[in-house]
Amino acid sequence: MITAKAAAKQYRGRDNTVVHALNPLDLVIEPGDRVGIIGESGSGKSTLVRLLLGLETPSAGSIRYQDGEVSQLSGDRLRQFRRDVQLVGQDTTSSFDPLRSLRDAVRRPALEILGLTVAEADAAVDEVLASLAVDPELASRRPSQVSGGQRQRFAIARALIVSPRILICDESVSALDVSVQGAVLNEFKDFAERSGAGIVFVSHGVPATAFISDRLVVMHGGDVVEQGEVSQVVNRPKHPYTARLMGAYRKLSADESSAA
Ligand SMILES: Nc1ncnc2c1ncn2[C@@H]1O[C@H](COP(=O)(O)OP(=O)(O)OP(=O)(O)O)[C@@H](O)[C@H]1O
Repeated sequence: MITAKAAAKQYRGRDNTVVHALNPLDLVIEPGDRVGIIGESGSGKSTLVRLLLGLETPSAGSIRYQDGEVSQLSGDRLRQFRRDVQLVGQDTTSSFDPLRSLRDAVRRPALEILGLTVAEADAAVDEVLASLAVDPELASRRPSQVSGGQRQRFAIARALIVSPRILICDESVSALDVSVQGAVLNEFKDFAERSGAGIVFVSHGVPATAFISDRLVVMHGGDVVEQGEVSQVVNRPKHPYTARLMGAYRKLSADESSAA
């Protein structure tokens, strides 16, 4: 459904040097896939997300949605893309209008993308909030009047209300405390299982990414250094960078279980 073919992105650095943020990458994402993209800060993950969403144009290669180039979509096909592919980012505070209610934020895509009436959109808001076990009373508040975890659930509701076929989660649990992280990860999983949607889960954290994904793509310095099934990448990494990343993760897991 989304196909990256030799997609690459370069930026001009401060002193006019070329920054190779993403080296040519091939990736196919279908509904039902659960793909984890993992790598340390600066490895190119956010660049890839921006390309997948059509927010930036690749410097080389292509990113296609069905048979059209994502960054060139317009009209009905762009509307369909926005319905099919939704993002839950990390910084939910800045993605909400501080002066409007959370209900208003969740309702908006139902009005603008699905073309529902206000009454229909309100019913859809109530339904999606119930599916995420969110107290509907919170919806009348402004974004600053709820906790970070509650705000993140509204960001998820805003993405899920259009029933996307692919959900892109970019560091979407990283800012939450560990107990809330677990609940939100389960909500992503439930949604994918219920709807058959695909998830692209982008993070620098191994545990959350391994928990939610079937397939891992490991990035380092703008390159995909390894990809494969989660158990293979975690337990039998081939690339030295992956081995270091997974070694640190396994040590942490072992320390946690011996401390418990
Ligand atoms: N607009 C830009 N102009 C110049 N360089 C950029 C730009 N955006 C990203 N870069 C550079 O491209 C590289 C990859 O950045 P990117 O944000 O994709 O990494 P990341 O893995 O998402 O990191 P993080 O986890 O910290 O967000 C970095 O070296 C970054 O400094």
